[in-house]
Amino acid sequence: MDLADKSVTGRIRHAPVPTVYEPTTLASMTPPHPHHPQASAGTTGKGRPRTGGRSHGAAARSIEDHAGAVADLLRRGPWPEREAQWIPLERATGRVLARQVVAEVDLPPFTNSQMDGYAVSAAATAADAGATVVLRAGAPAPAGHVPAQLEPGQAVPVMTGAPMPPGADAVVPVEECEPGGFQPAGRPVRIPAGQSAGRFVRPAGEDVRAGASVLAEGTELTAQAVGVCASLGLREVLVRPALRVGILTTGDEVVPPGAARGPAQIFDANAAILRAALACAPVEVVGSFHVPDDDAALRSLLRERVRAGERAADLWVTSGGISEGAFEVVRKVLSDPGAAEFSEFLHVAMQPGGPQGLAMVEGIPFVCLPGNPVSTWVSAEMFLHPALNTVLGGPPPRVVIRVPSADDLHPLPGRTRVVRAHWDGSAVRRVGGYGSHLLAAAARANALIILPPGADPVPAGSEVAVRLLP
Ligand SMILES: Nc1nc2c(c(=O)[nH]1)N[C@H]1C(S)=C(S)[C@@H](COP(=O)(O)OP(=O)(O)OC[C@H]3O[C@@H](n4cnc5c(N)ncnc54)[C@H](O)[C@@H]3O)O[C@H]1N2
Ligand code: MOO
Repeated sequence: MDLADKSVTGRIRHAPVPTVYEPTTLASMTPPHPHHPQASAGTTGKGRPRTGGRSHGAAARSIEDHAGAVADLLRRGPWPEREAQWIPLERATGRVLARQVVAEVDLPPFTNSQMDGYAVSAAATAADAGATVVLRAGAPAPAGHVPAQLEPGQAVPVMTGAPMPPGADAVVPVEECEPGGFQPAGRPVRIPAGQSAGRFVRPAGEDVRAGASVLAEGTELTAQAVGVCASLGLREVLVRPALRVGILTTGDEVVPPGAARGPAQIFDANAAILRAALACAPVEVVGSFHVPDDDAALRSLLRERVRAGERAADLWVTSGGISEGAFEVVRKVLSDPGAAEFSEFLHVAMQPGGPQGLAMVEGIPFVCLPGNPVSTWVSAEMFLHPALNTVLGGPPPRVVIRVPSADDLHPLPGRTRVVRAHWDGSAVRRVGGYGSHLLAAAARANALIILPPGADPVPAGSEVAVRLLP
């Protein structure tokens, strides 16, 4: 690839994206090679990391501590200051209530039948002798209609969900009566004797009493929760603001899926991974961007987008460019106190996902994940997911179970291994190898085995902690 090709790489853009790289800017950047470490230092006019650079030799941070640090960073960003918003119920799934929901009506709103059957007065079915009593069918009471009064000696055909006829206090399923099937009005119906009052009757207010708090503030709006809001007649709910997220991928080698790909290039997996990983949370992805390994390009993106007013993100999630290479664009730029008021690039005692970074740029948090696709995904799962749960109130925490592993497992000294696995309800099996590039194998996983540090293999049959994925 020559320099002209490289300038094309520099214009990779993922939609939606503003114009970040002007060809003229690129042309002026290309000589000297922008990836040469010296050229890079020359471009910035500053040397290697000053603030928050890699803490070489420092002990690796624990997974829990780093998840906590991500949550703390989020809390210090603009999101907690954003106002709650009213949104239509049909767009509320996955959002989190900013205010409790108080019922204005009873649920059920009226006493109704739980079965298709005959509404009767239980007292009228008392019998001195015999197993049945004979009543006369009344006019049917369908759902959605106000029924007539139950007359003495009557059994009123009542449908599931129909209001109970006044005077009736029990429902006898039609299949328990004779003859089978509903009888025309006036015809005799044989009903099993001794019905108890309340049988198959759903009293008004049994589920919810008008005036009661039905859903607490902070409740994630699941299918059931939006269902109960709808049952209460609500068309809108007041929810916590969605977290506005900017996604940033990096690397000269990365091109968008389907774009022309050079012989040393790969398609971008991480933008898709991050977008999907965030989809379970009350998050709005406000832009997905890509920069090559070019400090000036990232600086220019930060200048244009971090304070982009209405379009600004509350959080940036980046992938790649943070480890020990010569062209680590994210680490180099964000380690500059002129670009970021806070940054730290460190190792977490976890594999995959060891290299990690955090930064604050003009008050906006940056969570910097490692570039290997499995590392990006596992990092999002282990750090972003819990932080979103802690700070935003959703998505719900993952379930962790302890079950025997079907395979031998190979821990690492000093680092927790996050092993891609498949849980079928009775056994957990490892899928694919341990490498952080093995994304196709990871796609078969529905669980992660959290394997603590260790020196010796863990034999099959040993109990392991398994984090279940949705
Ligand atoms: N000397 C050292 N080298 C490396 C270390 C280390 O500790 N010392 N750590 C390794 C580990 S572990 C990881 S993970 C990676 C993390 O590196 P970066 O975050 O700087 O990521 P890159 O170098 O930019 O990329 C790593 C890898 O991932 C591919 N990649 C990057 N972006 C994408 C994307 N959007 N879609 C698909 N694939 C992507 C990239 O081509 C590289 O293969 O560092 C190790 N090295
Ligand atoms: O820690 Mo890296 O994330 O193994 O690939």
